[in-house]
Amino acid sequence: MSEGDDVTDIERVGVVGCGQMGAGIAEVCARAGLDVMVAETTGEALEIGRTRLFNSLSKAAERGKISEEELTATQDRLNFTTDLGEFADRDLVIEAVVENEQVKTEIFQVLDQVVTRQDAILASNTSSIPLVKLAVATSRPDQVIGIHFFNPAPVQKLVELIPALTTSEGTLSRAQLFAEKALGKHAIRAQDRSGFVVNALLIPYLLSAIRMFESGIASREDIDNGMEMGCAHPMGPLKLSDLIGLDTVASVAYSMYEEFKEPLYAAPPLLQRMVDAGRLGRKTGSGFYTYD
Ligand SMILES: CC(=O)CC(=O)SCCNC(=O)CCNC(=O)[C@H](O)C(C)(C)COP(=O)(O)OP(=O)(O)OC[C@H]1O[C@@H](n2cnc3c(N)ncnc32)[C@H](O)[C@@H]1OP(=O)(O)O
Repeated sequence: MSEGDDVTDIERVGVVGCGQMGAGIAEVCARAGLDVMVAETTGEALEIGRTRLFNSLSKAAERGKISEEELTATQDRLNFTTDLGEFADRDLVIEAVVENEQVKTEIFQVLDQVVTRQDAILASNTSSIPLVKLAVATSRPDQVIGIHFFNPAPVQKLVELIPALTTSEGTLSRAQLFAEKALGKHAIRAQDRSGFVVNALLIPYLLSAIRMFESGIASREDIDNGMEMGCAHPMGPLKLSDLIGLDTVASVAYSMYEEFKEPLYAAPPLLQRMVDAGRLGRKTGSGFYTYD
């Protein structure tokens, strides 16, 4: 390694989507001192996202994790737009929209048109959609990679790096430097197989807990207490499903089932019914539990 090889060259980041994950990723990047541009589809969605992000920053300040000066400086590093055209000068764009292949593909096609920097990295926070499909939707498949964060992004130390078959070694090492040096995360690498490392292990466990609840073997509280108190998990599987979002759990399970056709990845009917009912967990105020 020559001198400077361990310094990230990424200073301007774009985040597409300001939902739960997008807002968390934007917060992590802005707190790391990077210039961040966040995009949403409508002014209303942008306002909701901005409020979510600024509330989270204010909480961090209240808890003494950042000073009042850092709060102001971090807010100043965050810019918001409904126009992806403003991503022209970004060194790295992280797409963090719904787990829907068509929606993500269309965003990658647009990013390919609007991001003018020749060496920009186009990344997806997808949990399960094949990165190669997003890569080949662009004219620069060597610069597309998965950078997968965990919820809540400001808290969880891990990111998964997922190169597609087309991703260059240079893109992978720049993404790793970004994750580790700029953000201070721990990066693990996984092949482009649905679920990568963490969800390949986590999703079957969450689905098993939902099946257990659905079949009446135990109450939701006893299932969650079982794993919290029996195995020292920070939250039980039903609470965790509510945190991730039941629509996301179902979408990831669907992609994994499509890929492997293994029954352990098949979403139980109760999960699908709850998604159909709009009970998506914390973000809608009700899932396995209800929230204020
Ligand atoms: C589906 C996918 O593709 C990938 C995924 O995301 S899988 C999901 C991965 N996430 C998990 O497994 C979450 C497991 N749960 C946890 O880690 C913890 O329960 C939790 C961090 C969510 C909450 O922890 P807790 O101890 O119950 O609550 P709380 O005391 O409020 O928070 C603990 C710390 O996290 C911080 N925190 C909690 N939620 C936060 C948020 N949304 N944003 C920023 N910080 C947050 C708190 O400020 C607190 O920090 P300090 O201890 O430094 O003060």
